[in-house]
Amino acid sequence: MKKYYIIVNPHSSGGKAKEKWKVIEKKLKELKIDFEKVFTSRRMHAYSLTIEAIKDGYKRFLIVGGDGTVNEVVNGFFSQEFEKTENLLIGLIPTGTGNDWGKTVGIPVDIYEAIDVLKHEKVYTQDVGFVKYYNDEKEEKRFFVNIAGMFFDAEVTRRTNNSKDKNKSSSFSYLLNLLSSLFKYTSQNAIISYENKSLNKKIFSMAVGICKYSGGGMKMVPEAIPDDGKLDVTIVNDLPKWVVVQKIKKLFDGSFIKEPWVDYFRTEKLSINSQEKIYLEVDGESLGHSPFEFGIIKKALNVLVK
Ligand SMILES: Nc1ncnc2c1ncn2[C@@H]1O[C@H](COP(=O)(O)OP(=O)(O)OP(=O)(O)O)[C@@H](O)[C@H]1O
Repeated sequence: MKKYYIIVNPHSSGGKAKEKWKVIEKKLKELKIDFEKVFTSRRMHAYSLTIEAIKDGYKRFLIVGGDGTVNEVVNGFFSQEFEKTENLLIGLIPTGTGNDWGKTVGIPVDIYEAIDVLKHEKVYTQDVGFVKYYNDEKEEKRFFVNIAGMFFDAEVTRRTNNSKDKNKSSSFSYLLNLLSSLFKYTSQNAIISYENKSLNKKIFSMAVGICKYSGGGMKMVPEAIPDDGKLDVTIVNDLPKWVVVQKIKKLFDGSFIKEPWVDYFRTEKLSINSQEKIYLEVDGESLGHSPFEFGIIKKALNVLVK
């Protein structure tokens, strides 16, 4: 068996990853890194490949792709019973569009620097979030390493993913879709319950984070600490749309959470109920709808970092 099991998503970054892989493969061979490689050919393929590889005895996974591929592999880790997750390891050579997860935990965006990480094998162990949600009438569960977004954020992500599927995307896609859908979107009512508290609010957007960044570099959950055992929650309450445009810079540096229309708190568990369906994205992947139940597994994922 080889040392690393590498999963390459050739579709990441609108298909640009295919060319990037050639460069990465050359460099890995130069460094005499021992690996087996497989390309994904469809959505959730990385998930089933991961489970099969763990069954075969692999413990070290390297992803060449974006946050969506990382999410599928992590869901493979936590959905199998062949190996304890504490013995598994994940690394990333980012070839995605947003590459938001690695910004918090310390994975270089530059592919050469990301390959250098393999030389030192420094490991950081972070928390893993999970959310129970619905797909039509069926309850489903998804683990996440970065951020889960709902309300306006899920709508912008859905539009961004549609343009990704047509290979029309860039790191600015989220921002462009945010601006173009802003005036069409209406805030929704929901009941948020956590730690014996209950908030009944009209919400514009919401994020539940293990890490800080989403949307291609926006600090949506600016105070998140990935190994503190807590979910950080940002709620943007209903507000005039022109305020969003006016404060857009504050989304990038995270200072928007100090505004009076934002609630920010930490919790281990959270549930969201609503009359209307509220949509969900997790690590940039568009999923189902409310009701939602969030939880966390403390210090559960070993990550190769710089
Ligand atoms: N061969 C393939 N063809 C089409 N889609 C694929 C293929 N392999 C994987 N996918 C899907 O591509 C989607 C996007 O992948 P990924 O998140 O890795 O890249 P990205 O969207 O460019 O990056 P980021 O999430 O960091 O912005 C995932 O939903 C994944 O399941």
